[in-house]
Amino acid sequence: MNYNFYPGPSKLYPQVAGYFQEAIDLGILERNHRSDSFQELFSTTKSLLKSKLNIPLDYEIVVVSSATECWEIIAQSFILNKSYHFFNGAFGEKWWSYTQKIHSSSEAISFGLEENPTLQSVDKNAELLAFTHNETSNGTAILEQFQKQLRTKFPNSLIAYDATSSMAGYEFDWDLGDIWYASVQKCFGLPAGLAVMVVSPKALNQAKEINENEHYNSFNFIIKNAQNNQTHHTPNISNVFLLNRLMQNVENISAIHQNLVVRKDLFYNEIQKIKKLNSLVHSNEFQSDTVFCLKGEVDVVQKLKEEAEKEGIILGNGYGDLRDNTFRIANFPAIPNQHYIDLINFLLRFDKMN
Ligand SMILES: O=C(O)C(=O)[C@H](O)COP(=O)(O)O
Ligand SMILES: N[C@@H](CCC(=O)O)C(=O)O
Repeated sequence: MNYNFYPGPSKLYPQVAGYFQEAIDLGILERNHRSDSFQELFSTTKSLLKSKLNIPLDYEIVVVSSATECWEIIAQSFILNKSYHFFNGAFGEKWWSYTQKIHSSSEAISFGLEENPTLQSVDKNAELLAFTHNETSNGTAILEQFQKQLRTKFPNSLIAYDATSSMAGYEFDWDLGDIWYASVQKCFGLPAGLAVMVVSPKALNQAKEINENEHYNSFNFIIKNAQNNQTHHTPNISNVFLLNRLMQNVENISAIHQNLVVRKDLFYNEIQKIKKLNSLVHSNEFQSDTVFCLKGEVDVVQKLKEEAEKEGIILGNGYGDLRDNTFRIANFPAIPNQHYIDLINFLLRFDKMN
């Protein structure tokens, strides 16, 4: 059997092959992206996303090519002078460092793996506060309780969440953020090459006021196209189609998230029995529901990955500074429940035999 727990690109939903064939049969992949057929496809895809992910009706949805592009779009179009970036891992830090190339005074505020970000030094009228909702590199997530406090404390600021490895897995309270984005090769269980950006009316206004129009992907240009159910460049039509069919067929996000939490609890309970591995993050509340990060001696992690590969199990490598002494396991919706039971059994076996 093939098991894939890599946190991106990750396991595809098994229906993807059929959806792809359907796209070819319908001829949509050969149609111009300003045609009625594409506009209809994009419009229904946005409605389906809103209904399955419980996105507020007054939020806008645009599609771009990747989460990395979203870092650039936000820096270009939503920030006039400076933003504040809070991070405890590699992807949050990268977002800050790309932003800094455009706005050199943007600030970085790092925090520990098992703590909430610190807000003391932040200007109460900050333009934009940037958080990585789910840090794929270390398997931590921002607490919803913290998100609520943040919204109350900074009523005038835009709040942006990198939800690359949590959107379509977590049930969000969308009102707690103004810009949320993700690429589809994670919890959406689709091939890479498309990102979804969800934007509040407040963020739309801020982009309008800043009025940045210097780039092909200036947000004001993107949104003008999206409001006509078009895109600013020729989009990844196949991925838009796959997203459409997927959203027609998946359960509501509330049920999807609940199942991921059940799997997470089962996983961490069983992992406690393993002597050679520990969770990188100990406190359940800071552990991500969608990416698990386990730690061990470098040689143990290496051997484990080799043994796993022999059994047809792909584990996620550690990322950045954590590359050698950790590995990651995606808890994404497209992966069947049975695969976690098989994975746990493999890990218990490995622990006994080594
Ligand atoms: O987890 C993450 O975050 C990532 O893997 C990347 O930032 C994904 O971004 P794109 O490759 O879609 O730009
Ligand atoms: N997109 C990631 C890889 C995904 C991951 O390992 O989390 C990168 O830039 O390297």
